[in-house]
Amino acid sequence: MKAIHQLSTFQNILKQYSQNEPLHRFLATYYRQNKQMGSKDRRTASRLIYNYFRLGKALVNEPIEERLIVAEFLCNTETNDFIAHFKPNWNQLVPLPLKEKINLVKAEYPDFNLADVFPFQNYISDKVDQEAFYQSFFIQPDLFIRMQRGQDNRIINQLKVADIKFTQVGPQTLAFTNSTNLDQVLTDKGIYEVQDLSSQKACTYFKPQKWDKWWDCCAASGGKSLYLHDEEPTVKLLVSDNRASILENLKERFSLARITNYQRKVLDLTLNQALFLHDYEFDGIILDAPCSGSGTWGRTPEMITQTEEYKIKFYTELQRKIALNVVKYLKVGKPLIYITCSVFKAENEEQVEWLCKQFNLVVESQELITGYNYKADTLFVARLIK
Ligand SMILES: C[S@@+](CC[C@H](N)C(=O)[O-])C[C@H]1O[C@@H](n2cnc3c(N)ncnc32)[C@H](O)[C@@H]1O
Repeated sequence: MKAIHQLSTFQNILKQYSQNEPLHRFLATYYRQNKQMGSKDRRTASRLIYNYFRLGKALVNEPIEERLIVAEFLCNTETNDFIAHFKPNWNQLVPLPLKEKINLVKAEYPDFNLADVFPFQNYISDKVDQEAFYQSFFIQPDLFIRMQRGQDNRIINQLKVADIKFTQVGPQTLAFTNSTNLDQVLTDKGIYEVQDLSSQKACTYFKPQKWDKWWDCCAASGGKSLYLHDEEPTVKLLVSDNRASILENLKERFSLARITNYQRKVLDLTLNQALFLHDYEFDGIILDAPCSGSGTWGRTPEMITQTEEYKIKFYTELQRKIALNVVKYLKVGKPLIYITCSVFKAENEEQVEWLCKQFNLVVESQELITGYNYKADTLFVARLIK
């Protein structure tokens, strides 16, 4: 009975979700409007709908309910009521390694093709191990935090006292399962930041010098700038974005981290901003560009089916327009840090080629940070010298 009820809630959510907003936002509204759902019901409903989207475009010709059962089988590592009810012969097999489970699915559904999970094969960077990448969609990414320098012992002690499970994956970095709620345990918000492990790795390319002037030109809520400041607090920072609301979030995060000495400005960088920027010159520019986000779809699997191919071209053009209004403010001999959270070569390697030609930059280093091997996002970073 329970499983039938879970299925009908899932069907209801899928029917109501118009797919033009992030799934997590839709679910928050849905749960507010369906107060009769307890926390366990909400957890199950979220699991089912997220797992369903994790299947991407695999088995698109099968009925929704069958696809959901396949998704549940592939995405879970422990048996559950839902699979036990709808597919009892698979229930005991749920803990098997993913590769074996994929073979079992193929045996029952000959049309199952792992590559259909991610329908953009032709666009993927050559550096991506496609099989590992597709398989990673069935595994929920971890939650990562970056501990402010000097605060690691304090944070780790608080977590141990509260009996929260974590893995230390770097001197400043801890990993948690995605459902971990840190808010009630780590109450001093300024001493750590939620930041994906690959994003933290990308930040190691900054290498700022004391008293440098840096510009984080697409700063959003400041994830990269917070890292930069933690690494070199003497850096003079300009942060900008075209969204005023997101810069308000940045302001709050900076204030929690007790960073007050910086400049913040709303700038649309598809436009020439010489009026404001004419006398600026930077020792480093972070261009964490608006992009398809395809390296982060393990966290937002609804995007796999919602994204259309024309969007890739849209983003590459936007990235170029922004670069044209940014690179001129970089001092000669200094780095442009170009970052995307995309796995597409048009946004990454090909964009680096274009940037080098257009602005006479030299590639010091570039890397596709393949987070799918360690339950993290996949990001691209290049350090380009003017
Ligand atoms: C990938 S996000 C940046 C993430 C951020 N650096 C961080 O670490 O949290 C890209 C940002 O570019 C901004 N953006 C998009 N179009 C822009 C434009 N025309 N001018 C300036 N910023 C833009 C978006 O608002 C978004 O916040």
